[in-house]
Amino acid sequence: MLVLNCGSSSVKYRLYDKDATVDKGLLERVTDYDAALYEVTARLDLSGLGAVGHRVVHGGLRFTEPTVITDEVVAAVEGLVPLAPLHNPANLAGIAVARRLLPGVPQVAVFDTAFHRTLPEAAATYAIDAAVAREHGIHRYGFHGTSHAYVSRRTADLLDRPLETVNTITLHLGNGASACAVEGGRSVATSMGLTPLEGLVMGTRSGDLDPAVIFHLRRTAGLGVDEIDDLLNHRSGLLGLAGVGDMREILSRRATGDPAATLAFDVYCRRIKSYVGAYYALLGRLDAITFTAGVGENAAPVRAESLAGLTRLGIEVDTERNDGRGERIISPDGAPITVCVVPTDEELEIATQTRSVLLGERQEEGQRDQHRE
Ligand SMILES: Nc1ncnc2c1ncn2[C@@H]1O[C@H](COP(=O)(O)OP(=O)(O)O)[C@@H](O)[C@H]1O
Ligand SMILES: CC(=O)OP(=O)(O)O
Ligand SMILES: [Mg+2]
Repeated sequence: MLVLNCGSSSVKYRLYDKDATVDKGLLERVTDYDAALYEVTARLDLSGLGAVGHRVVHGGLRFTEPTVITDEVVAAVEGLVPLAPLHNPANLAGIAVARRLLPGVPQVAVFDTAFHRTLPEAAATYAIDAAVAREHGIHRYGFHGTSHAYVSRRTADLLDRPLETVNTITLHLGNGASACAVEGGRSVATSMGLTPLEGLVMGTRSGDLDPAVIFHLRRTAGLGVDEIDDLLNHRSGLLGLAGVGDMREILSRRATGDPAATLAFDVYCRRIKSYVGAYYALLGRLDAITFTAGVGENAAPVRAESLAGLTRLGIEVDTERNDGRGERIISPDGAPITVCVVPTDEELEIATQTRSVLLGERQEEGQRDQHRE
């Protein structure tokens, strides 16, 4: 099985032989997705390929399960481009090239939004005119679902408890970043919304702000809507605050006392802390907090600062464990809430979901054949 994760600026791929990874790679700063994907497929030995699994970021209200790709599915994903303009076009490029190069190989779309189909209505609803919201699909969809699903499952394993009994806050801190409250394996709150712009501070995205900022920039600064979109998606977050979107650079500049990098770090961590508090309250009982993705897995100062001063809430980070590496618990023994680091594996989760859809299809076909006989 080939898994393609075509992101907003990169292509990640993974080739599996059953559960074993036989090849993988990453192309960064991709602008021409067709060329990048031809390069990827030329590198790989794809003889005997049984399936291709694709990450698709926005599945709207329709796609709540991984889905076998047809022309009609492609058209529906194209219809969702306005809701994920940075992501769905890249995902579609991957699908188009793979279908062209690998005709006859079943292809499956695994949606970032699908894991959040369990959001309670009150979590998914924005407090605006209900008729307007309905007409225009204004709804909290949530993203990074394959990551939150994978990481919350691994967290239950680390706690050595059944997933159904564990309440976790998962913090996916990559280029894009989102928080999720997972109750017994089900997403019940998440910080990204209609699009992947809401919520936490990100590399280049602002996350939460007063919506009136947009009116103000339009009316007072005279910016066009597309310019504001570009400002908030591409020139904000860490980049907007400190001139660089990469947390590694923020950390090294902060260590030398750089004021802009220090402020960017503080804004970033404070936002995480306020989501942790909010989701703790929503869950009522919290068992674990788990950090994942590039920043969450690697930036010890971000983990320490985001959870600093919460001992009275049962949340504590052990300095030595925090400085370690790999999948692990970083809270002290006996702490009421277990704090974990779990490297995410979106490609493995996509492979697992792709396989389960295709097995389900084959079983259904088998049953239909039996019926006919
Ligand atoms: N060693 C590190 N220390 C701090 N931050 C890191 C480190 N390694 C990676 N990062 C951060 O992780 C980000 C990328 O995260 P990743 O999950 O790979 O992103 P995405 O998949 O969304 O492109 C980088 O922009 C960088 O800020
Ligand atoms: C949905 C999203 O923000 O994805 P990424 O982090 O890959 O940009
Ligand atoms: Mg990512």
